[in-house]
Amino acid sequence: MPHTGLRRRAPVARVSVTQGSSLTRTVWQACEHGRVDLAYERLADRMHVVSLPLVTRFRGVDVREVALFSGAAGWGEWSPFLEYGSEEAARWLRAALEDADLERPAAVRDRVPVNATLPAVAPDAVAAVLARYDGCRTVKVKVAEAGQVLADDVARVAEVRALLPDARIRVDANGGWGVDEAETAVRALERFDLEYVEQPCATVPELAELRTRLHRLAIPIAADESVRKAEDPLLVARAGAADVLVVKAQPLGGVRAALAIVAEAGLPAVVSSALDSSVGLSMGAALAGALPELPFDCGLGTGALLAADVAAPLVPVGGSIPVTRVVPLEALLTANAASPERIDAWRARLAACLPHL
Ligand SMILES: O=C(O)CCC(=O)c1ccccc1C(=O)O
Ligand SMILES: [Mg+2]
Repeated sequence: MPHTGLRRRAPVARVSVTQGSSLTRTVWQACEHGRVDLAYERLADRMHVVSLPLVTRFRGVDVREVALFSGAAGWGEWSPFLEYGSEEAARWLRAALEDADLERPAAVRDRVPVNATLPAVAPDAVAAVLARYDGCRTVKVKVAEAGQVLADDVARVAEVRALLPDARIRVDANGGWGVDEAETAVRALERFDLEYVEQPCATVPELAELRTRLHRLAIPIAADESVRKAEDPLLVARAGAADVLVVKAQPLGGVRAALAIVAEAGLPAVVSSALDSSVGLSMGAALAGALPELPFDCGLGTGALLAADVAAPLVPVGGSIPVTRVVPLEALLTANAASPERIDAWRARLAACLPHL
């Protein structure tokens, strides 16, 4: 694990934080002062819903539905997964409206190095997926997929290591392992030299227990769902249950909220996408661009998994993406427009989320 420099990092000290930082509140007060218009009719009018096919199945879907809002500052993406309820989806909506209506925080870099994201495909499909990520030196491999076994994960990671002997390899289990299973899996995958293991187990106590057990292996743990789906996104840091935070702008309620969480957590952060269109990826790039420190390649290369997009795709070139606004092309919004039934479904979703803002 030569790349992360995390071995010597002491476990995070207790950080005292209250739910919802003052920074987040300050930003969201912009709504109350009329800078973000929350009237349903006007929001529905400026919402464009598209349906973007994927090049390979990911998270159990072949098509990604995404809603986009135009606003005073640019375009914002609202793309909570279809199974999410209104309360959770409302946080994603906050992020979209903030990004559309308010200027983005100042960036300290103009490009963001990104990782290749490899879905849980068979070994013989690995090379073709990786070929879509130009110049990426880091690969995140999905593991612990439902319906697969550890041998599938080992074969997939082995194939990546064989193809890219110098790559940094991280794995993401999306909370799919219990503690014992995770320990067994990490020991089986360790020989491929892992940068870190992302969300190996579902809960914070499990992550903490695994972290203790993995200490001797010196493989860091990154928390993703324990940040973005948690009632308190800082709990995992306070509990000393992770070495790295994965932060996503939409689920955390926006770029500013995510910046505040990283600052308060005091852990290194990796910015990642939620399989966004290029508009959402540009919001992720704005977050990554504004972070004072960016020690890891970010999971913002997923534009390469889309077979269609709303603009010239924000895909990795030379292993990085630019920090820039993305403006959808009218022709692509039209060509990829969702069906009238699906647009109605997203309008209903919008109406259901507004009371939760
Ligand atoms: O982090 C990456 O490499 C890409 C983004 C990614 O993996 C992802 C995309 C959509 C939903 C969940 C996840 C995840 O990190 O678990
Ligand atoms: Mg993840």
